[in-house]
Amino acid sequence: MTRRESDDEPQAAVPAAPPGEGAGPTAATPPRPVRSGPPRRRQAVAKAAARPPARDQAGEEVVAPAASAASAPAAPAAAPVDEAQPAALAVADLSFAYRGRPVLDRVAFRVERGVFTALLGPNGAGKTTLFSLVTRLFDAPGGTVRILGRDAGRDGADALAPLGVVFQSETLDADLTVRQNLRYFAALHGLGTRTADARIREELEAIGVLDRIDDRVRDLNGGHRRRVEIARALLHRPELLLLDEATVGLDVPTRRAIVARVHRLARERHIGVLWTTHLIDEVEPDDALVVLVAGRVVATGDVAGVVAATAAADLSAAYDRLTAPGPGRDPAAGSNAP
Ligand SMILES: Nc1ncnc2c1ncn2[C@@H]1O[C@H](COP(=O)(O)OP(=O)(O)OP(=O)(O)O)[C@@H](O)[C@H]1O
Repeated sequence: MTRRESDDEPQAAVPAAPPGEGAGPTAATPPRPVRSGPPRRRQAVAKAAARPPARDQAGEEVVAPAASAASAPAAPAAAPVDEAQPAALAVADLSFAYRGRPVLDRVAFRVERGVFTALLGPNGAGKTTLFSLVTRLFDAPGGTVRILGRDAGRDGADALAPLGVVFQSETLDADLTVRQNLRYFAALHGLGTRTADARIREELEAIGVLDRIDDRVRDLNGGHRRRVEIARALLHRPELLLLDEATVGLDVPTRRAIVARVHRLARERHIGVLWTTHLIDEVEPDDALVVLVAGRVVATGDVAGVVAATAAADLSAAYDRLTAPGPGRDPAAGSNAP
């Protein structure tokens, strides 16, 4: 389906991505991941995320056994998952290597619509690489990325059309004004001038930077530039929003405001959000989690479920357990292979 929202201009294709440097799937066997959540979400997550690996999993157990039912905290009320609908994002069996050095090993998870999913992982876990594969900056040599049911590898621009992206590094043109930057992006997505201008005002106002619309980007502070990037990512009304460490370098109040805004976006617009971070305090109790460590998904599910499954007191302790150094953490090493 061609997603044309223009009132008076032709749709432009989403810019083509340069090829990546994948070198094929990794050989190491991953530790058995934690998957948890209230039954409906667990089923939905497990269905796609637990696609069987190519061979038996005989890897080490990476977390303590799940807490008993009596001691486990009550699961938060999760948004019901409509299993008849495709996930906003479904990643399956995704592996990647840089010049022969594996950094992602059969990664699998889902992002549901209306749900803020935090992709948590320490430095070097592979979050940005995963992000680059999902956005097709790199070619995925193995595995699949489905956006609203469409295969990103096979369906190209059509699959990527419902995607809004905020990259870790800034991508605004500093010499242009906020309005010019956003108009340019709107044109790339085929939005007509009137529609574009109305949405630009709407999104800038919603995120609190409308008063800077005619300022050059180089005159904005880091927090305002991030807000403009988020506004820009929303102009074409994406159904899946990806943000890679979107709050890096921002002060705490600005960080909190942006995190709160993106949580509201997921709920109010019913879009899937994938938010990569290594900051636990950006996670809210109703969020879904994907924990990535050394290129492997070691836990998926809702916050309470992951905490319970690691027998930890809270998410911070659960994250410490899941990311604690241990054998087999480097997918290049293959040290936990059977
Ligand atoms: N272009 C590259 N060439 C070779 N190795 C790379 C390249 N980019 C990343 N890596 C390596 O791949 C691994 C994963 O890096 P990546 O940036 O994806 O992790 P990350 O979780 O996003 O880390 P951070 O939180 O520090 O941004 C790291 O070991 C990194 O050194």
